[in-house]
Amino acid sequence: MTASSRLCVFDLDGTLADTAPDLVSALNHVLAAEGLPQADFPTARAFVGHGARVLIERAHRAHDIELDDARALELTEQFVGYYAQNIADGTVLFPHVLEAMEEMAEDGWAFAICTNKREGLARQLLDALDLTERFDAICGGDTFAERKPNGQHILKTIEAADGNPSRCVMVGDSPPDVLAAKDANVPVIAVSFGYSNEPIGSLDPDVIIDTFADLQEKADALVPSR
Ligand SMILES: O=C(O)COP(=O)(O)O
Ligand SMILES: [Mg+2]
Repeated sequence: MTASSRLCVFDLDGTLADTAPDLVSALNHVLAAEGLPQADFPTARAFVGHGARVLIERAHRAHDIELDDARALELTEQFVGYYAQNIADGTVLFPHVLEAMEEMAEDGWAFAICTNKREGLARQLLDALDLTERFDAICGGDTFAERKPNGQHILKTIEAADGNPSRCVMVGDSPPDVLAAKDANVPVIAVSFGYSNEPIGSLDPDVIIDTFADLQEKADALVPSR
């Protein structure tokens, strides 16, 4: 990054990458081992956004099962173990991600990842998608003491990327992304095609996009080049 660069901070699951097929497979692996029914895909997809443990807890709550701390940790490790082995089996980038990033990079945008996924898993996935080199920082839910919806997760990601918080935009799909961006006082673009468990417009993001083909225009309007 240079001093005049703009930084676009992306959420990962449900924003850059359609990871739900592999996340829900890993969840179903855990549920099957417990003798519980397989999760319904659209329902389970909406459990994504707060990290693996919350995904496991929400899937159990759907069966009226409240996990104690030790069991939640144990099942989360089972989930992560399976997911890490199958992390890019059914996962693809959302349409136009690469073109959008290439065009924005030509206009001086740099990129970072701020995800509630564990950093190690995020790096593993980005490696599998051959994207790692494009990001100046990759920060997960366990990288700092704070995670989304806390704005510090975004501000510390910006710092790790050597960015200037007044020259940044956040792009996300779910309430933690919009809430963290507002907390960090960073403008936020919400994608309409992600995994939010509530209509993303109800959180009042600055802009909603239906396709990454519209990202650069909206990002440029929020953070003009100079
Ligand atoms: O894995 C999750 O639950 C969250 O991941 P995200 O922050 O990239 O949406
Ligand atoms: Mg997400």
